[in-house]
Amino acid sequence: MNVSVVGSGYVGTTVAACLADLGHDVVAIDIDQEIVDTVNAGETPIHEPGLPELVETHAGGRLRATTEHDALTDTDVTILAMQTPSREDGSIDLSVLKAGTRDTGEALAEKDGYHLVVVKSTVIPGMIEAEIEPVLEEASGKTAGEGFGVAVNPEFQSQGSAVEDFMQPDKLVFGAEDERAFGALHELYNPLVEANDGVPVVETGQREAAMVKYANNVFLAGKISLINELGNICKEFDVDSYEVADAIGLDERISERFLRSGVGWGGSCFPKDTDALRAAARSVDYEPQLLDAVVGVNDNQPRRMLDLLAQHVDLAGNRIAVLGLAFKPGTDDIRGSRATVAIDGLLERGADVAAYDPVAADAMAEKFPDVEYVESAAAALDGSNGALVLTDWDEFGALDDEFETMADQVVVDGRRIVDPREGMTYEGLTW
Ligand SMILES: NC(=O)C1=CN([C@@H]2O[C@H](COP(=O)(O)OP(=O)(O)OC[C@H]3O[C@@H](n4cnc5c(N)ncnc54)[C@H](O)[C@@H]3O)[C@@H](O)[C@H]2O)C=CC1
Ligand SMILES: O=C(O)[C@H]1O[C@H](OP(=O)(O)OP(=O)(O)OC[C@H]2O[C@@H](n3ccc(=O)[nH]c3=O)[C@H](O)[C@@H]2O)[C@H](O)[C@@H](O)[C@@H]1O
Repeated sequence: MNVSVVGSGYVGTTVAACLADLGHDVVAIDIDQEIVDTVNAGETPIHEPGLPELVETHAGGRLRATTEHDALTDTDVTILAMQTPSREDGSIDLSVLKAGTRDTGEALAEKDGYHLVVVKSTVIPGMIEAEIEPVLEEASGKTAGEGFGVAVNPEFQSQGSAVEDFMQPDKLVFGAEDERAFGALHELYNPLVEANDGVPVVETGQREAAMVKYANNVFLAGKISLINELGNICKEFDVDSYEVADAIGLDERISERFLRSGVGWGGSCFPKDTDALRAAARSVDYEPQLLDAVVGVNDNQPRRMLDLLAQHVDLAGNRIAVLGLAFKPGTDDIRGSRATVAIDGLLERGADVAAYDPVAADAMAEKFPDVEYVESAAAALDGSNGALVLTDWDEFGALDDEFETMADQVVVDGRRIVDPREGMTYEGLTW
């Protein structure tokens, strides 16, 4: 199939490269010239394991990039993968997606024959009919369901394992209102379904598909907040919450995944999607009490880390090592990272921060230019009066003698990654 992907960010680039690898001819369309040049040079605009190999293999062949939306007229399917960020009140800001949808619609005006527009961006149920389809109709001069189809196809890939998640999905969710749209989606995903024998394909309505995406994310965020609350209580009772989690995870109804307690969840989507669903609920006069608590527990975890550290070290005027800036290992993304909250709190309390991350320091330097960024965990620890561990990069688990160079060996671990040792004052956040 000939496929266009509008928006070549974290999701769009991965989807475009994977679909090219599955045998489709793909054009990635982005307004950012630098991204387009990078992809066409066979390189990746983002840090994502496995992606460089795919882009290098297919760029110039089955994968190309352009800033021209007209390129989509040569394709059968257009996937919209633009950002849907939060507004101040938590609701989603559709302006970028709508502008890109207009560009898409204008190009569609020139297209002969049926075309499927697939919304992969995360949007609240109802917004497709109310805000996206009308823009496509107006810009293209065509009618949805006739001149073109619209489908919702949420993406469940995680950063750091996006390629693997796309190529070996737990499920595919197709939301559409007519058979032609379902047919085109089946054709698009056929190579993936063939490669993943038995992968469930859920066919449902547009609204349900949109809600599945939010439900999936808030359920996982809620699971982590629940284990964090249990973990906080465990800590007070001198109970190792990881032993408790290992045991309850054996119950298949609970499952062992997403039971790692600590400093909490960040990222580009858990915070945005929980906020968006809370705002959507309030817009229809429903008070989302449990979702509010899920966010409340998460907001508190970095504060609890600072309080624990402050029990052992005077933060004002002392050097504190911050190990890990990315919101999770395997990515350079700092959106919603717990480290941003922790650094904010440390600076507020007058600490001198020495921060280290293997790939995310440049991004954090844009946010906190006055913090000292160092080249290794060892350099961050050297002379420090305390350390906070905020991302579970494997290399932090391998640290050993490096702790001996600290002025005061006080480590508060928010990810259960450091091995406590003799001479170290070690505090686990939830154990
Ligand atoms: N980041 C993730 O792992 C996941 C994100 N999502 C959802 O997917 C959507 C995209 O997220 P990300 O990839 O993280 O966003 P992103 O911000 O990394 O990428 C969006 C891209 O769209 C481009 N763009 C903006 N306007 C455009 C236009 N008019 N024409 C062409 N390109 C345009 C931007 O330049 C940018 O490169 C969001 O709705 C997000 O909630 C869903 C699953 C996973
Ligand atoms: O919509 C999205 O963008 C994506 O959001 C998450 O993926 P992602 O945010 O990339 O990463 P996760 O592995 O889910 O981790 C999110 C946060 O939860 C934290 N986490 C995760 C698991 C756990 O047990 N404990 C825990 O604190 C991580 O450290 C991280 O800060 C979902 O897992 C994806 O399915 C979804 O597609």
